[in-house]
Amino acid sequence: PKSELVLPPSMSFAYLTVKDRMPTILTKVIDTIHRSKNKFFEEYGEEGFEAEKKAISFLSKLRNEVQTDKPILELTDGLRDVDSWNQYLQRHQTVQGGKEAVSWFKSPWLYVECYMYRRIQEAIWLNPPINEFDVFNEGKTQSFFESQQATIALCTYLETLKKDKDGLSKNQLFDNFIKLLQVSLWGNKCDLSISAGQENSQKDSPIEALPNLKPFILVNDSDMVWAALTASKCTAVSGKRVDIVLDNAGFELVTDLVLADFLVSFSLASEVHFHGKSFPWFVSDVTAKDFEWIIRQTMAANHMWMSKSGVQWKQYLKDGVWSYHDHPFWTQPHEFCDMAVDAPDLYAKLKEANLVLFKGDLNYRKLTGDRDWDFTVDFDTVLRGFEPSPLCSLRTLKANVQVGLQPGQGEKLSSQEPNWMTSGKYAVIQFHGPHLEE
Ligand SMILES: O=P(O)(O)OC[C@@]1(O)O[C@H](CO)[C@@H](O)[C@@H]1O
Ligand SMILES: [Mn+2]
Repeated sequence: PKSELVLPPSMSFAYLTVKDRMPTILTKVIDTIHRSKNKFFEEYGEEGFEAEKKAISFLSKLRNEVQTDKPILELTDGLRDVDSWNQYLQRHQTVQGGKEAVSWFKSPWLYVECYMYRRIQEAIWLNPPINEFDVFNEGKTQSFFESQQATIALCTYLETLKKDKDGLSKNQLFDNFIKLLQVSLWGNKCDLSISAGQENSQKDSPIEALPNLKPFILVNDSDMVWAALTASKCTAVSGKRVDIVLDNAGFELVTDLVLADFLVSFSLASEVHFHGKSFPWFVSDVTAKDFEWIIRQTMAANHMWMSKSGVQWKQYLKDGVWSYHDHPFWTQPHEFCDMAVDAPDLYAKLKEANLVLFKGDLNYRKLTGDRDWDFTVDFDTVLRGFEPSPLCSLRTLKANVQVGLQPGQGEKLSSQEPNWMTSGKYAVIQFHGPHLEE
């Protein structure tokens, strides 16, 4: 594995992200706040004006730090995770031997990218009365509104299955599980309508799109996920619990809710615990507000099966069949192999689950420590002891780390499509768990 100190080669994806994409994201955040100035004034009067100005000056300073490779600074906003972040910074200062400051271009991409989103939160939090403003809200709600057709298709599909509940054979149950697992996987591309590059029309139904997308799944451990879910030991009186570590709001969240509804409706799980972020993160990640908003929106939909789904989802939350959690660990920079030490309470929680699904690319980078592993290293190896429960990553590739491939598979892809690891076109369903006896 790459040591923490390796400087990113000049054109690495990490380098381009820090050099170009992160400043661009900060510029968009500044623009969003600027465009909300009148709203702040209407809501808060003069204080709103002042807060908007101060937040923008905070973020402009942050952008300058990124662009000129300034040292990473301690956090000062007094939020509950400040100590954890500042200890992490000290850890890196020690690793880097104190000769050079920990800075944007000299420290691990995973760390500085997470740190940027935490500094955005600091800039907002320190400027009441706009300290609850979600700078990413627009994009998340837009993704939901743009995916209405696909959402209706999914809710209709699920309703049809439920109508025939008792008539479903074990094989049909398996087939539908596989389909909805893949719908949730591709939801991570945030846009299922991309029909895998083939020149056919935009599909309304995400289910119909699946056959076209299948060839782009590089690792498919679906059958092991099914085995973990249906293993007899899970039918203990306490029932089975599936945890979903969420990624993006909008359409991806719809696909996760539909999958969770399927699991409960067909008694594949008696409880689903959702894990979201405690503040706006990586532009599109789910916060509690996003979670509640999408349930409310679905309930209020003027399509019968969509609103029926929303009402059902609300009921699951009320009955405790579904629950939403947002532990601070998910918005810290730690690799998941650190969780047992840095967030033992969360690790203990995940151990209670029979299966944990990790959505998306950032979670994959944290599962693997974002190291420069060879493509053929086992997924089990890169987890480095992180195994609270049988787990599965549902990830579309958007960063240059990938393990568990067959010999030659990665090299072949690199020769055919140089950006196969970052285009979001390829995906994995990658499982790790105790090898169940057949
Ligand atoms: O976790 P997600 O939403 O699938 O992707 C997170 C992401 O957009 O952010 C990082 C690059 O900025 C990469 O990990 C990835 O591209
Ligand atoms: Mn995300």
